[in-house]
Amino acid sequence: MTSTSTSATTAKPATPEQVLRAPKVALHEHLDGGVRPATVADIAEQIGHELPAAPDQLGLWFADAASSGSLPRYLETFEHTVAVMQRAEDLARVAKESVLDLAADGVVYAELRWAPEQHLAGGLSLPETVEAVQAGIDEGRAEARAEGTPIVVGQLLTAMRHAQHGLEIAELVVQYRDRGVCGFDIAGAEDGFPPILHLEAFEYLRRENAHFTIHAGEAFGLPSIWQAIQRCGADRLGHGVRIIDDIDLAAADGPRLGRLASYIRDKRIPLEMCPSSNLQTSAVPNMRSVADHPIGLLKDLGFRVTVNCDNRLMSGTTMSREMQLLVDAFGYGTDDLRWFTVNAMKSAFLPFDERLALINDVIKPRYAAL
Ligand SMILES: O=c1[nH]cnc2c1ncn2[C@H]1C[C@H](O)[C@@H](CO)O1
Ligand SMILES: [Zn+2]
Repeated sequence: MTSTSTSATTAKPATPEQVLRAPKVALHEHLDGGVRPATVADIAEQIGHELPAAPDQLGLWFADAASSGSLPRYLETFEHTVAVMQRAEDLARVAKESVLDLAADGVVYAELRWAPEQHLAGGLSLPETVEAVQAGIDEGRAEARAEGTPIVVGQLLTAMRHAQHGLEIAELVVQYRDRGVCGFDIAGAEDGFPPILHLEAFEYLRRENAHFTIHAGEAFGLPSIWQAIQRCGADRLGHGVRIIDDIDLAAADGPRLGRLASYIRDKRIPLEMCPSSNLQTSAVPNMRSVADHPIGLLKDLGFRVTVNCDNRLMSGTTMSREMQLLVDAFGYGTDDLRWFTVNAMKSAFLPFDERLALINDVIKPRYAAL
């Protein structure tokens, strides 16, 4: 058992300008959770999809409807973003705009996840959906580069945990791994749908030397995390916030880690933490603000913590805003933000040499110049 005591490693909290200018890495970003409200409204009008709010109220509606304190209710709001992402041109548009929005926010590397099986209602095949999203990513990257905000972006293909398409989507990941797809994920309601339901997909991916993350420890506790790591072999954990259930905070000599928490820390398993999203779904009991989020404790204990938005639309957030919330809650300085960012870059599903190049040639020099 080890305990560390610091919160922020530097005395001075980062300024809002530094936060905005800082290079960022977004590992946990849902493509269908980051659609611009104006784009939802525009496409909905074109296809005749009825929306629950007027265009100028839509952003507020999503943030409000997603803040019920329950993950299943949070997920219901995706009905409206998924509905406007059924044609190839709309998938491409949403992907392109996401890339541009992330790049404008200082994100230099992003993995965009989405579930191809939810985008077949317009008659597209699974490969066609992936190619449409890739076309949008390519366009967005080219435009961002021309604007002086270059960004590297990969697709993570998600299988919905309540459905039975895990293996098919895993095969799609392998089919497209040299054409923009960097990994696999499962998402959706966690309670009642344990990771093990998709074991066949995970075993296939491991045989194929492919990478995957699993949403676990968000709306269910330690058994979900244990399965994701020990039965399924996840490279990273989506959220993983409930790992605090395996840390005894009342121990006399400081926080005491249980076996699973120790394993995750010792193996440097990345935690894709999403503070605002976790507040909205009440992922942790008695959490009233970001200051109550376990991210501060987990950072102090040396877990490989990363900072993410999850869903920019549903949380009305950006990477800069999530970073700023942490600065306000924990007094983090630029060294702390750099630590999160380097952690994320180390954990990316990108070849090692490319990760290293982004850390040494982009992230570190740009932090040094803040
Ligand atoms: O935080 C989440 N937990 C579980 N599932 C999620 C979360 N955010 C989005 N999703 C679901 C809804 C989307 O339609 C799907 C694919 O991005 O993933
Ligand atoms: Zn998520």
